[in-house]
Amino acid sequence: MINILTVQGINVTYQNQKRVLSDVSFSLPAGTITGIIGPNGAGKSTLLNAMLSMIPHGGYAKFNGTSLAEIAKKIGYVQQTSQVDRHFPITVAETISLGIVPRLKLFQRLGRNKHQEEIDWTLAQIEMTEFANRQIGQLSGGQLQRVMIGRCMIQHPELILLDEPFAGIDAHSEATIMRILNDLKADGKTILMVHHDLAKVPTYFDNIIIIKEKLIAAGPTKETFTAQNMNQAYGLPIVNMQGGV
Ligand SMILES: Nc1ncnc2c1ncn2[C@@H]1O[C@H](COP(=O)(O)OP(=O)(O)OP(=O)(O)O)[C@@H](O)[C@H]1O
Repeated sequence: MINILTVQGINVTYQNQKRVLSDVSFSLPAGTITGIIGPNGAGKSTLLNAMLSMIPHGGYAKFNGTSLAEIAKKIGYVQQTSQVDRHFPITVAETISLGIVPRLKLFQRLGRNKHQEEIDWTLAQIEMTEFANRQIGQLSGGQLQRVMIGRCMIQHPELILLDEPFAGIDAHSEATIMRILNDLKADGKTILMVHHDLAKVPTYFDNIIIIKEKLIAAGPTKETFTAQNMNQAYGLPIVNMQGGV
């Protein structure tokens, strides 16, 4: 398979502090789901932020040969829901509709019917049809995460980056989101997400990136999710890797 995402030599040092990421490089094929794993403070969120050029960094991330910053409209980024301003007065349907904006040219609009059709379809996909007019401040964590996935889907991104989408959500929301991500993968989209639950690694991911300030290992899950690599990252003797930890 041809690699479509290339991350080369990413370094990050926050102001006046020691280096948080050192020389992280990997590449990934299109149409796959990849998990970024590593202990707390390993630099997983920092890696996504550096790839998106949201923080000062060395090195680069390119998708199909172009830096991510230059093709921002083709990239869906689902940040941690803890970063979402729940007090902002906006409904579920309005939030999803914001995802259409990057697809449009200046002052362009989708026809009213087309716009509504896409929102209705997305609401159905995330199983939130009956919540369309609810304020986002009145949703559970899992519902809010599904809305954020909906806003990302409707953008039609080629590359999707998610920061801990399953943090603090219920099993039903997690299963719904995983179904959507697998559909997007089947459609050729490339998906990269920060993930914590090691037990799910063998079933969820085609590839994993293991980091702890530097790259410990990257590659297909079967070859990379090994006791030795996990021990290096987490400092624990973790057994029964492929069957769940
Ligand atoms: N804005 C910032 N300024 C200074 N240091 C930061 C900043 N953001 C993160 N850090 C530090 O950088 C390191 C990596 O943080 P990061 O959030 O990327 O780790 P993580 O692997 O995503 O952690 P977790 O699993 O706990 O979410 C940590 O030591 C953290 O304290």
